[in-house]
Amino acid sequence: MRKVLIPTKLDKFAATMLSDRGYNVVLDGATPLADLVKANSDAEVLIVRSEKITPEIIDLLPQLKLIVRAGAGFNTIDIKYARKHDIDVMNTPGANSNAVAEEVVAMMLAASRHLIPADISTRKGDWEKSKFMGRELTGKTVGILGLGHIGQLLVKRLAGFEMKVLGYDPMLSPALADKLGVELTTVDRIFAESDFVSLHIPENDETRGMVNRRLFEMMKPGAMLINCARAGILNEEDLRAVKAEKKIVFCNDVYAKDAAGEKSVADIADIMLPHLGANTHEANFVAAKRAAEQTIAYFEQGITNCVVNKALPDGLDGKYQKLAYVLASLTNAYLGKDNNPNRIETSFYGELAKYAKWMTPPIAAGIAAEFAADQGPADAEHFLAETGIELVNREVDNTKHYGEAMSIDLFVGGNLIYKAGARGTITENNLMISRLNDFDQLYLEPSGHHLFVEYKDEPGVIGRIAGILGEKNINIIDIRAPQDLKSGLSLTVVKTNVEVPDMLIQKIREAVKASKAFQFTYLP
Ligand SMILES: NC(=O)c1ccc[n+]([C@@H]2O[C@H](COP(=O)([O-])OP(=O)(O)OC[C@H]3O[C@@H](n4cnc5c(N)ncnc54)[C@H](O)[C@@H]3O)[C@@H](O)[C@H]2O)c1
Ligand SMILES: O=C(O)[C@H](O)COP(=O)(O)O
Repeated sequence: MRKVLIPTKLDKFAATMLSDRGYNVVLDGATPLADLVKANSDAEVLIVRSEKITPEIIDLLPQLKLIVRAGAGFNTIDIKYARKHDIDVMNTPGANSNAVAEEVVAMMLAASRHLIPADISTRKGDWEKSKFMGRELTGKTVGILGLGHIGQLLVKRLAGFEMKVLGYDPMLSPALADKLGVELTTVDRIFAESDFVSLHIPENDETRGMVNRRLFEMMKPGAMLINCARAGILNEEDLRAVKAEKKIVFCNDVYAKDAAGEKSVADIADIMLPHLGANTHEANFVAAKRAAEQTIAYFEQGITNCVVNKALPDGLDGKYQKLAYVLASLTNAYLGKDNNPNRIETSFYGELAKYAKWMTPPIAAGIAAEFAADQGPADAEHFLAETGIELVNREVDNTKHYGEAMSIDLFVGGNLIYKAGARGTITENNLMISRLNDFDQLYLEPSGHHLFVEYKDEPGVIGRIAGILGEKNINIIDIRAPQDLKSGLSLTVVKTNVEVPDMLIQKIREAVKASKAFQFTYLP
C-alpha cells in the first residue's frame, strides 16, 4: 500500500479520496514537518501547500516518488534536487485562482475606501469622515503582470467596474487577450499608466526582483500596487525608497517566510494579510480534490501533464535550455514558415555534452509552437519522431575551444537540402548568438526585436535599411553586419525599438534586393 503523507492543513477530502482508493494516508497539519517526515520515512507521496521542501526533507524520504503542491506556486520546493532523485513534482494549476482574484478585488476596494483604518477609527469613537475620502475603481486603468489562471480570472472579476485593462504575459496570445478585453503592452507602460498594478507572475530565477525601482519611479502618484504573487518578485528596498514620494499604496499578501513574527514590509504596506490568497473553503477543497485526483491518475494511468520539473536536470543552468530554445526558434524563422525541417543536427561543446537530451524539449518547442518546453526529454523525442523529424547529436571537436556552446542546424527536404543553423553560448550570464548560418562572429544578444536582412554584399545597403526605418520613426538600438566571404553574402541584423511591420520589411527587401528579410521578437 503506497503511503501518502499530507503534512499540512489541507481539506480532508484528499485524505478520504486517497484512502478510499486504497492508499495509506497520514494527514497531520499540526506536527512539525521534519518530525512528521522522520516518522513516515516510507512515504512515496508528499502532498504539501507552502511548506518548504528542502534537500534535507527529501533525503529523509528515500522512497519518495511524487510531490504534489496543492496550489499554484512551487518556489518553496527544491524541484531540481527532486529531479536529481527522480522525484516528479506537480502543482494543481488553477485550483485556487478564483480565491486569489477575489482577494485582489477585496484589497483594491478596501484600500481605495480606507475600510480598515476607518473601521478602527470609528470603533474607537472617532468620526473622521473627511480623513477617509476615497477613490473609485470604475473607469480607472488596471495593469496586470502575468495573465495565467489568476490574472485572467481577475480580468473577468473586474469586468463590472468597466476598467481599462493593460496586461503583459509573453505566453498570452493576442487572440485570447482580445477576447478577454486586455490590451497587451509592455511592462513599462503598465507601470506608467495604471492606477492599479497587480502582480501575478511566479517567482523564479527570471522574475526574482524584477519589480524594481525603475518601475516604481514610473508609477502615477497615488497609484496602487498589489502583490498577491510572491515576495521575491518585488524589491522591497526599492519600494521603500520611492513609496512616500510617489504616494504608492501597497497591498501585500506574501512574505519571504510564512510564519508569525515581525514583517519587514510593515512600514510600507497599507494592507498586509497573512498569505490569505488561497485561504477559502472552496479553494482548499478544490486544491485537495485535484491533488488526490492527480496522484491517482499519476500512479494508475501514468498521467504526468502537471509535472513541473520534467525538463530540469540537476547541475545545468536553465539559461542553456533557453538558449537552445532561442537558437531553434530563430533558425526556424530563418528557414521561413513554408520550410518545415525534417532533420535537426545538434552539437554540444564542453560540459554541455552530458546534458544533450535535456536540450531536446526546448529545441522541439522552438520549432513547433504546439510543443511545450517544460515537457521531459522522452516527451520531446516522442513528439519529434511522431512529427517525422530526425534528431542527430553530432560528435564534437572540443579543440575548437568554444567553451560551453551549442550549435543547432535545421535541414529541409530530401535531395535538394536547404538548411539554417546557429551557434550560441552564455557569456557574462547573458545569452549570446555567435553564428547564424555561415555568418560567424555575430555576437548578438537575443532580446527585443531584431530585423534580419541577407543580401549580396555591396556598399550602401546598411544606409538604405536605416533610412527606410528612420522614415517611419523606428529607432535603431544596435546593428551587426557580418559577411560570409565564401558566398559573398552579407547579413545585417538591426535591433529596433518596436516590431518592424510586414509592409516595411517588404519595402526593405525590394530596396536592397534581399535574399532573405524577416523580423524576430524573442520571448523574455
Ligand atoms: N497569494 C496566494 O495565496 C497565491 C495563490 C495562488 C498563487 N499565488 C502566486 O501567483 C502566481 C501565479 O499563479 P497562477 O495560478 O496565475 O499561475 P499560472 O502559471 O497560471 O500563471 C502565471 C503566468 O505568469 C506568466 N509569466 C511568467 N513569467 C512572466 C514574466 N516574466 N512576465 C510576465 N508574465 C510572466 C506565465 O506566462 C503565466 O501565464 C503563482 O506562481 C504563485 O506564486 C499566490
Ligand atoms: O501558490 C499558491 O497556491 C498560494 O500561494 C497558496 O499557498 P497556500 O496553499 O500555502 O495557502
